[in-house]
Amino acid sequence: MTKEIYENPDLKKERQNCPFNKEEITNFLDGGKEKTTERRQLETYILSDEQLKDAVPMEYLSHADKYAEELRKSCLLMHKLADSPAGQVQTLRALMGAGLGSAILKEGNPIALHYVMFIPALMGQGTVEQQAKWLEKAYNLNIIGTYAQTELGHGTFLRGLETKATYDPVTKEFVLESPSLTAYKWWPGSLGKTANYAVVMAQLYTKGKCEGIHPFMVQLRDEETHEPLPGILVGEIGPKLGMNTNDNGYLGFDKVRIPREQLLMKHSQVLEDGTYVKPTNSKLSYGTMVFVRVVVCQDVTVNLRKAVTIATRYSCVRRQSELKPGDREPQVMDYQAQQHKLLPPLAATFGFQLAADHLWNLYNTANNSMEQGDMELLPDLHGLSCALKALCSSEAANFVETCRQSCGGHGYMSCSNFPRIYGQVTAAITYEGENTVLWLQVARYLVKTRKEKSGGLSVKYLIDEEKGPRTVDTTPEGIVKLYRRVAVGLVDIAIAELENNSRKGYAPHDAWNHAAVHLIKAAQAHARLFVVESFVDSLKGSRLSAPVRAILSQLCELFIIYWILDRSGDFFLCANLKKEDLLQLNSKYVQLLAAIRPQAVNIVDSFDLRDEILGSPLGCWDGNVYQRLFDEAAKSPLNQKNVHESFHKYLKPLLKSNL
Ligand SMILES: CCCCCCCC/C=C\CCCCCCC/C=C/C(=O)SCCNC(=O)CCNC(=O)[C@H](O)C(C)(C)COP(=O)(O)OP(=O)(O)OC[C@H]1O[C@@H](n2cnc3c(N)ncnc32)[C@H](O)[C@@H]1OP(=O)(O)O
Ligand SMILES: Cc1cc2nc3c(=O)[nH]c(=O)nc-3n(C[C@H](O)[C@H](O)[C@H](O)COP(=O)(O)OP(=O)(O)OC[C@H]3O[C@@H](n4cnc5c(N)ncnc54)[C@H](O)[C@@H]3O)c2cc1C
Repeated sequence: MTKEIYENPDLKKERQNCPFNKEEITNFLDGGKEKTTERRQLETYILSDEQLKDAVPMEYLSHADKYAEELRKSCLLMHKLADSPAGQVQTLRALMGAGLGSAILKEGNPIALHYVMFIPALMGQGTVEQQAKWLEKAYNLNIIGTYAQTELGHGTFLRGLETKATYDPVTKEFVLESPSLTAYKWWPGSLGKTANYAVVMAQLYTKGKCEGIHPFMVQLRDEETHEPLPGILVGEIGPKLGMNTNDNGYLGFDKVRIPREQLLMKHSQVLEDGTYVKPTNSKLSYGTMVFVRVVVCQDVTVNLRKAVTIATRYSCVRRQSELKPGDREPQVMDYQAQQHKLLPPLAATFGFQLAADHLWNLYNTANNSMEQGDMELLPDLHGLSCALKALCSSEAANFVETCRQSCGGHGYMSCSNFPRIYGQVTAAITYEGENTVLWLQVARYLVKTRKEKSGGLSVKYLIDEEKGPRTVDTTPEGIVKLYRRVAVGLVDIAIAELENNSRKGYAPHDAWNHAAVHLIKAAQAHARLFVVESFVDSLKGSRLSAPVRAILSQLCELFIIYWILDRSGDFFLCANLKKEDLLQLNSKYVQLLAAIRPQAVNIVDSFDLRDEILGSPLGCWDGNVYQRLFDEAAKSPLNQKNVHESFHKYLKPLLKSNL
């Protein structure tokens, strides 16, 4: 006898008569049918393992127990990975990021940094010989590493890092020192308790001269006992807003000697006599950060997909208030206000992914040419990776919070999974380059391009400005032109501000600081243009069935109009937008909300996120929200007895005290 599967009647209705093939969207997002099959196989393989399930929700464990539990699962996962059904890189991505991995390692993977930064640093910064020495050990997990750059006193300003690595030509060693408290490394993930090696960024001194920051391979702990090696002062920094089992740590050096060969020497070298050999580009040692900025764009997008799926399903199950007097309470999704909260982030998940895919392609192309010694694409890669990392993380964090609010009180429960998702996405605003700082890097590139009439592909529009009539065309292609005009216009306003500041007598750095508001706005407009252009162009260039193309085109239109309405001032200022145009866009926007609304559940279903990955009673496929919330409450330790012992200790005496 087959067991009948419960499905909330409202969700069942939402799923009836879907006009498009959900599987086609799933394949489109996965990058092909085979990729979907591989992903599903991997998910089934991992999620069917009982040992990877939690006995109690993580929230109820102590800080130390959470770490131990996540480490247990992380190590088990690595054992399973050895004979996993999918390809290595795809598997690692799934396990380290916001997808499958988050279903198992809810508070953060203690060995994530090993794969996300340590191995990439070895690959990007190590010579062939150095890779031969350490990469295999790293891949086999004989050693576990992290990336130790940020210090207590400096994260952003890399030239201000204090950790010193002084070359001693007599012993052919570097001596690592932390000259002050603020020189302690502070923040690296996995550093607190897990890693026994690190790529450490330190100021390189040789022949009495500082040559700037360089990467060094340093052993931190004994490979057998895991005790810190002499001169290594290491520990964990304590609880954070989220990602609490990533064991972010601190690290100090008291005259630690390492062989010369442990300077990662792919780009610059120190010869035995202490002679320094410069890299072809001084920023090549920043390459590991560029890689992570690129992958973070994809990761925050997966997190946003999770949040939107939870909020959308819940909003179709939840009934509240009265729409028509006397009628049954409507699904909250039927309120236009709710659609305005949820459909833009839903659409954004597609825009961000398509833009992140473009960036990933640029990363690979640029990396290949840099391997051949050609640095031409580096400025564009740096500009675009900063722009997209900053835009995707900040927008996703705002959208995740909107999704949480859209679920009312239940969205505030830990078990809704919104706090964790938010904790992860908002961290990406800060790590790998604080967003404001990255916006200013982007602005620097835009201003330079505009003034010098030279720059890479992503900023070509600042050089070859479009001529022709400046009418407002509200087709998607016409809207892209509006975004372009805004980006050019805001760059020009920022340049005018810089020139104005110079005329006032400001020195260049002061002129820059006093133009920061305009510079940041220009950088954001540039990033938005890139996402909008990627969204429109990718749909044009892809082979999709008519029904899938129709729904994705509606989402695209909704999204690109949403951003205009959100920042209409910029469009009035720079794109010749008139009141009538705005009103027309407004009515188009609300029409699109109504047109997309009936397919909202089908679209989030096509993300194909398993319940374990969503991790929320509000977002489960079956929509059995209330029963699941009750089941979660039953897990609270406070519900294990009717009367808690603290009643007798504290409350009863108070009740009896006649205050
Ligand atoms: C193999 C398996 C793969 C598995 C994948 C798994 C996928 C899972 C995905 C996600 C999981 C999430 C896990 C989370 C992990 C979080 C880990 C976090 C780590 C960190 O945070 S590490 C520390 C990061 N720190 C920073 O980012 C510091 C920020 N600061 C800087 O980058 C720089 O100091 C600066 C850019 C702010 C400025 O530098 P500087 O003062 O030296 O330079 P300027 O004078 O301003 O500019 C000079 C010149 O250089 C150019 N420049 C600057 N940076 C770069 C660069 N990176 N590349 C190229 N060029 C650069 C700049 O444009 C200037 O050029 P011009 O002179 O104008 O020509
Ligand atoms: C969850 C998490 C994980 C991390 N993992 C790692 C890791 O694995 N390895 C590692 O090395 N580091 C790691 N970090 C550190 C991270 O990279 C830094 O925190 C980040 O680069 C920001 O630097 P900061 O903390 O020094 O901020 P600060 O630079 O001190 O920023 C403080 C404020 O000053 C502003 N500001 C700073 N400079 C400028 C400027 N030039 N112009 C205008 N405004 C400015 C910023 O915008 C911000 O508002 C992690 C951080 C977090 C939160």
